[in-house]
Parts: sequence; C-alpha cells; structure tokens
Amino acid sequence: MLDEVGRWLRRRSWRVADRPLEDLLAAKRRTGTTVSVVLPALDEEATVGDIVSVIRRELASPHPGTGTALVDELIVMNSGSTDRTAEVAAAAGAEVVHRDEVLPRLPPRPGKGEVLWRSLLATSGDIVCFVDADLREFSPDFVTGIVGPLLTEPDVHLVKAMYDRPLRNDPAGGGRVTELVARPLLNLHWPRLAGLVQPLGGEYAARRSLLERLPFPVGYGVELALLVDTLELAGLDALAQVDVGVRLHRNQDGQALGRMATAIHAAAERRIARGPATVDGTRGGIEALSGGTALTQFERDGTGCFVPRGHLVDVEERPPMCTVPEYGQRMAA
Ligand SMILES: O=c1ccn([C@@H]2O[C@H](COP(=O)(O)OP(=O)(O)O)[C@@H](O)[C@H]2O)c(=O)[nH]1
Ligand SMILES: O=C(O)[C@@H](COP(=O)(O)O)O[C@H]1O[C@H](CO)[C@@H](O)[C@H](O)[C@H]1O
Repeated sequence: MLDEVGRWLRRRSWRVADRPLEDLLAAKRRTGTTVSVVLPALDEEATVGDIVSVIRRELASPHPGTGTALVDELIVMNSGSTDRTAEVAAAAGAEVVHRDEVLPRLPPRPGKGEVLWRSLLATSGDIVCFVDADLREFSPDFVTGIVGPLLTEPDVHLVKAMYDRPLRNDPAGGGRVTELVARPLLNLHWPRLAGLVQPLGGEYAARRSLLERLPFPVGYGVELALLVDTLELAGLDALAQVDVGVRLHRNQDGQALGRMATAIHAAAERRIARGPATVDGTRGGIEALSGGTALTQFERDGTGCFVPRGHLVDVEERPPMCTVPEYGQRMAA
C-alpha cells in the first residue's frame, strides 16, 4: 500500500461515535448547511418504508432540545418501480419523485446512476446523502456517520460508509463485486484509492458543489466513477470514510452481479483511457513491486477496527516457450 494511503487511512477514517449528533446539529446551525437524503429505489416496497420511517423519525424531525433536524429533505427517487414502492415510501413520509418527472426533455435511461444524477435536480441540499432502499435493519448511524464529516471538515467533500457485509451465513461474504472487481481495479489502476474499505457501498454523502461537477454513469458504474473522478478533481484528502457497523441488504444473484461488474469495468475502462490526470498530474499508476503488484484487502482486528492487509499478487508473465533455447533444443532432439 502506498505510504500516502497509509497516511490517508490514519487521517480520514472515522467512526460514527467520533461526531455525536448534538455536535453535528450545532455545526449545522452555525453554518446554515442543508442536507438532502436520496434513496434510489427500483421495486423496493419491502424495505423502503422502514428506512424512510427511521430517517423521518430520528433525523428529519427537530431534535429534542435543539429544535434542529439533521435532514432537511428526504426524497425517494422512483427508478421505474412496478410494485408499491412509491405508495409505501410516501406513506412513510418521503417525497417521491419519479425519474420521468425530472428533466423530462431527456428521456430517462434505466439504471441506478441515472436516478442519482437526476436527484441533484430534484433536491436542494448543500450536502446530498445517498442511501440504498434495499437495506434491512437500517440504522440512522448510516446517515449521521457519513454526513458528519461534511459538517465539520471543510476539506472533506465525499464520505463513504464502511461496514461489515454479511452474506447469508458468511459474516464477510457480501460485497462480492467489490472484492472480485472493484478492489482489484482500484489497486491496479488507482492505488491511491486502495484505502477505501467499501468503495462500492451505496451509502455515501457529498457536497453538491462536488457532485454537480462530476459525470454519472447511468448504471452500476456510478460508485466507482464518483470515487475515481473525485480523486482526480479534488485529490485523496477530499475523500473520507466512516465505520457505521454492519450492512444487510438484498443480495442479487450471480447473473445480476455479472451485469453489474460489466458496468463497473466499462466505467473503469473509460477512465483508464482518459489517462493519469489528477490534481498533481499523476494517477499513481500500477504500483509495481518486485515481482508483482499489491492488493490491499481489509478485515476487522481484535479491537473491531478495519485494518489493511497487503498481498503481493504475482502478475509476471513468462515468454512463449518457443523462445526458450532449452525448448528448441529438446524439440530438435
Ligand atoms: O436501475 C436501478 C437499479 C438499482 N436501483 C436502486 O439502487 C440501490 C442499489 O441497487 P441494488 O440493490 O440493485 O444493488 P446491490 O446493492 O445489490 O449491489 C437500490 O436501492 C435499488 O433499488 C435503482 O434505483 N435503479
Ligand atoms: O459491493 C458489491 O459488491 C455489490 C454487491 O453486493 P453483495 O455481494 O450482494 O453484498 O453491492 C454494491 O455495488 C453496487 C455497485 O457499485 C452499488 O450500487 C450498491 O449500492 C452496493 O450494494
């Protein structure tokens, strides 16, 4: 792992408890910053209502004793749902916006990134916080954790949640596309981003002033793209991550994740082709170590903190055997 990433991990990795809600509300009052929460939702009738209810009750209502609410705007972006997502979300207290209603001169394309992009036109908060609508056992910590640094750290512009991601009985089996596609891509091509524990996580918050300047892939490439483009536009220190515990969500099947992986590869290839332009003119290309390249993976240590584990992946290639003299000699014998 690059020394710069080690320093970034120490400087830009936090826990929810580092910023109590009362401190966030005080900072919000002091600065007059506004906060919008956006849930992209495609057929999420089973889960969207509980998430909206928790945010509405815990974060969008004036906090006792302060009269201030952390969340000013709570939007469910309806991504073309055919179930009762819209009705359930509205009944729980969200404003529901259909993707067709936003920028109607531009017919919407299917995809998560499409509705996240359109949500910028449908909201007004200085901070925009994205939360998936398929989460189970949702905690308001997901929102306070990622919004917090944006209220207290002027140099931070995008904050990712980090969490355990169980999959059925495997406590760390989730995040399959993260582990098999995104983490290798980032380590190979953008090693400065190797410190992100959950680069594809769907819970992240950012300043509108950043998001409005970034392209949004219309599909599942959006999370990787926003990270890479933020690195290149604003530098590594503009990014941060907060440990919010455990994330449970609906897990798609392998075929669906194959389509997701394709979208992520496409977003990465487009950025690789763009070349190594970053704030200091380098991209920190493939970190060539003797005999291989580094892959940084993460696990929780005995104190419950995410710690990086470096692995050397041998990417060497042997030449065609026909160019090996001993081979020619053997074949001639
Ligand atoms: O075309 C789409 C695909 C997904 N989503 C939403 O984006 C979030 C994450 O998508 P999904 O759960 O499919 O991804 P996963 O979490 O399985 O990677 C969920 O709230 C989806 O309802 C969306 O709004 N439009
Ligand atoms: O992180 C991942 O590998 C995928 C799939 O997660 P699981 O293997 O189903 O836990 O989930 C994420 O990826 C999508 C693409 O970036 C995001 O849009 C989702 O919000 C996120 O859940």
